[in-house]
Amino acid sequence: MLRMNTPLASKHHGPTPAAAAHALPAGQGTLVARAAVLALHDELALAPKPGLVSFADSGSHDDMDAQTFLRSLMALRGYFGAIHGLGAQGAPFAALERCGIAAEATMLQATQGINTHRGAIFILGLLCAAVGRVQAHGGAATPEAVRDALRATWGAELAERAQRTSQLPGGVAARRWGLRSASEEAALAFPAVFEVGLPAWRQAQSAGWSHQQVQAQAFFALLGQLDDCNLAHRGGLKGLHWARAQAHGFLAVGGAGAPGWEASAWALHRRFVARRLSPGGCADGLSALCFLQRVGRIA
Ligand SMILES: CC(C)(COP(=O)(O)OP(=O)(O)OC[C@H]1O[C@@H](n2cnc3c(N)ncnc32)[C@H](O[C@H]2O[C@H](COP(=O)(O)OP(=O)(O)OP(=O)(O)O)[C@@H](O)[C@H]2O)[C@@H]1O)[C@@H](O)C(=O)NCCC(=O)NCCS
Ligand SMILES: Nc1ncnc2[nH]cnc12
Repeated sequence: MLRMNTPLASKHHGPTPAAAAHALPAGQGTLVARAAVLALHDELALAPKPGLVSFADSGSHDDMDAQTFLRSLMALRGYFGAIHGLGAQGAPFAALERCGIAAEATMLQATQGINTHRGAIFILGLLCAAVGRVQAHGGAATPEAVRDALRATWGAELAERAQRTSQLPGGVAARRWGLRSASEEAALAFPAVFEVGLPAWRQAQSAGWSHQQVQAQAFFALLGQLDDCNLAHRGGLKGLHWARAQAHGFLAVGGAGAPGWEASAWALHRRFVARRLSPGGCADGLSALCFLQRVGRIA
């Protein structure tokens, strides 16, 4: 069941690590890690995607391209398997965080210091852990079950973490303009992903749209709503509001279901690049949706 913006509240709980680990079928972690890596690839491959890197071009970025992202996502495979295992054991958030910090170091080594996937390490890492938790209890990893497990297992710790003062660019931008930071999104169990992106994805899918259209529609829905701190970091509040207005305009005339939508989205891409705007938080939200879709197919 989806709840509107309910803060995560319950305390860390669950079976003992050993008992939960036994409940997981062999190879489950490998499948989930593969789903996470493929989801990062899905996100990279989607084009047009305003301001962002794809195989077509580097968008608003002059320090990275699709090859940088490929190196990064390949390097993260071990991380996703490891955090899934920790999740299955019901490990405390501090253990997940250590695993995430090590993954950031792995990413930076693979990209020679470029931040490709810091946000994705956080959101996809938490989702892998939540999937592990669901599977350890013998459940199916539906989006609703994954969200509930995230809330129930690490809710209180994520809410506590969101109180810390971040010195990273996104956290600084969130504080300066009163936006909801990545950490706050996590403390609410990612409402933009589950309450905005997921319904848009499902609606487009039921309408029989192509996979590219479904992904693009979900991406633009996120762009219209998420407090994307990368947009604010680069373009201030004005940049964030401008980007949102472009998304609303695109969706109002039929979104990715309208005739000629691709040409409109490419035109928007060029306008984002001219302003050097990059919605990195929305890119991470799209990866999360691609992951949920892929992981839902694993028995
Ligand atoms: C837990 C963190 C994610 C906390 O992040 P914080 O908010 O403190 O600051 P940032 O790391 O700067 O920003 C968060 C990243 O999350 C994405 N994001 C932005 N807005 C949101 C949002 N509202 N909700 C969810 N996610 C959001 C975004 O990531 C993507 O963009 C990055 C690329 O940006 P780019 O502009 O190219 O690169 P920069 O070098 O940052 O700037 P330029 O100079 O080039 O302009 C890319 O990473 C995408 O994934 C935000 O970047 C986490 O970062 C954190 O706390 N890390 C510390 C270590 C840790 O604890 N890690 C383990 C956690 S389990
Ligand atoms: N494709 C992409 N381009 C730029 N920043 C990103 N952050 C995550 N994915 C991204």
